[in-house]
Amino acid sequence: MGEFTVKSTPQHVASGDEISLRGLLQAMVDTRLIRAIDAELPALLHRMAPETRSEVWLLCALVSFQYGRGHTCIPWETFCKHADQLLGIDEGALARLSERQQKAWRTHLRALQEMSSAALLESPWIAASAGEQGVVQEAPLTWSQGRFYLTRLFLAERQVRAAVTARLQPLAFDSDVLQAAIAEVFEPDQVRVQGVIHWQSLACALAAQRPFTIITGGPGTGKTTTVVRLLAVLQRVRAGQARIQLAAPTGKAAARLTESIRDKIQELPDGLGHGIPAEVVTLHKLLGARPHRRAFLHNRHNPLQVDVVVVDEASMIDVEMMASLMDALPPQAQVILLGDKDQLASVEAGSVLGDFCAGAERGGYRKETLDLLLPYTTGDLNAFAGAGSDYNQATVMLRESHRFGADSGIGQLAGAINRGESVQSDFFERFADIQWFEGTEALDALRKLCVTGYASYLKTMQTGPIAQGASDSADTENTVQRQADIWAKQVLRAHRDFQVLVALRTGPWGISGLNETIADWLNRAGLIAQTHGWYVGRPVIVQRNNYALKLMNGDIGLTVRDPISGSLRVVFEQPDGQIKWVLPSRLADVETVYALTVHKSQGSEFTHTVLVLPDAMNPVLTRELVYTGITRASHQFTLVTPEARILAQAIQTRVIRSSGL
Ligand SMILES: Nc1ncnc2c1ncn2[C@@H]1O[C@H](COP(=O)(O)OP(=O)(O)OP(=O)(O)O)[C@@H](O)[C@H]1O
Repeated sequence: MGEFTVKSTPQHVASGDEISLRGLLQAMVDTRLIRAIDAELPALLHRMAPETRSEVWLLCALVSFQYGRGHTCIPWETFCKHADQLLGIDEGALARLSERQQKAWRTHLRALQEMSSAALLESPWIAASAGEQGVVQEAPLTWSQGRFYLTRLFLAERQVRAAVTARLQPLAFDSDVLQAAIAEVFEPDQVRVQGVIHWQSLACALAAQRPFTIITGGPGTGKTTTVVRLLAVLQRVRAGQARIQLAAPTGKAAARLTESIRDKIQELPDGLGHGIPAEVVTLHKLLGARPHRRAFLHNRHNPLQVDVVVVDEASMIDVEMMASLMDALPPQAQVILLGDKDQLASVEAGSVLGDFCAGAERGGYRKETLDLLLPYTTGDLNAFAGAGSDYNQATVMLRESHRFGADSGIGQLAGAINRGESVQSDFFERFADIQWFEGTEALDALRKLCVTGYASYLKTMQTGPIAQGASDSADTENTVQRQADIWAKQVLRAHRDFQVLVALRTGPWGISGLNETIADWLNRAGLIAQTHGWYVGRPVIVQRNNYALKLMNGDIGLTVRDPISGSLRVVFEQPDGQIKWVLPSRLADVETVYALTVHKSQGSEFTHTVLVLPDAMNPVLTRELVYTGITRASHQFTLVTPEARILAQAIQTRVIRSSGL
């Protein structure tokens, strides 16, 4: 907190044994209970508009703190009754403060809880929202529908709501034309089984008729398959004229989807792939992100030239990104979101897909939605009728996994965890594709897994490119580069065979500890020559968007010896499949990634995924985290837990994010 002169300080000043609020907030920053910005924000606002009530200072710090934890707002009633639970600052966490500081926290918190919202609204820092349309007063905090927001977040939520509401009216369609188009892309014997609801074709039917649709489903339920067929349907009913854009929140997800969409287009009946783009771009690229600028190039004043936008891996979209996307779309553009609602939400604030999909299992279809669906199924939709939210009317949930059948441990385990069932070791013994190492055997098992698992790409790397003949020198140069690219791609693909995922950043079972430990194991096994600095085989993850190099936060590259120059390079696969060769010295914000956080793994898939949970409970260990970790595995999943009980505790802990969507 910088030095400054204040006209007046909060009423609650240190006197005798008491601790001032500012002193307390600083102590909470020092003990990492809150972020420095949370304590600085009220001090900064005070300079611009003096506020003397300590309760408002605390409220401001806590709204900021909750934003940092992914919540868009503080629901006031819940806060007044269950602040500890809402904030996650319980007795255990408070133990980091001295007894006097803990007492001061309790006193300040109680004083805030006892304030009425009306009294808080007297502060120059807080404006009451003027509803869904009205102009928001220029105050840093907003009060709306019983919640306190940072105004920026309130505006983002309001914009998302407004854009979705504006897209609730169905589009006019000739149902015969739509039915014919759907029949063309789906195998008729699948869709028309009497009395069976074929959710994939219903998703197409709903999405073709609605300007805004959500298609959600677990791993392998056919989201990508469905969306490619849907796009073929849309082109059919729009005479091939629809301008379609495909996007994903991260570069990794965009790259993976580009690959699977290309395959799925090939599977379409002849001629139906026309007009479906094969490239998936990042949302940042779609919206026109610019270096050092918060605002995107595209917005309501400079909208995207599109008719249909599909965003996959939508669980990773935060509320501000969603608002920016909706702002950049022309009013008539159709929006289709795809994603698994049960996965972890974005690291940033909001859980847009989760909020949209609340109640999606039940369907909750009102009559007007049933009317849109019934012509397209012979199944009985009565069980899915109801009085669901507006979002429910725009949502179809795919319910059958085509990748993981009844004999798949990965599918069964993901389902059980999702339902909150307690899973014991005998569960793992029933299936060949899942295993669990726990307790004292955990560390040694992990070592063996890593040495075998990471040997795959490290050995592919050692073979080097395969030389093929070329006719002249220019041709030779191109051929050598092409061979190097093919080899780099093989190495990068082999790297996806195996990945260790962790929950935490710090500690021996977090990123920092395990990266060192695994490097040491691989070094001892003779697979890498050194464990620090740049060396052949070092996998790295980009930590911050690098617009100059066109590398995005979360991109993973591998350090190889460039077969042409003989020096070290880091290779990355771009979303369009091209290989980028980067000098290590140009990569400032990267970190070794033998262990990857589950958060950063979203949108990626690995043949064999190993999820390592730490030996003590931590607030980030949740059901959603475990589920997301398991569903990154395509063929083999291994759980490693030095403390078996942590799994059960994590499954019982849910991510609940406050939002007003
Ligand atoms: N109706 C279907 N009948 C048979 N196989 C299907 C059907 N739909 C999808 N599949 C197959 O199931 C597998 C998973 O499909 P897809 O990749 O579309 O699912 P997804 O939900 O996008 O998966 P994820 O997001 O987990 O990668 C693919 O091999 C696909 O060909």
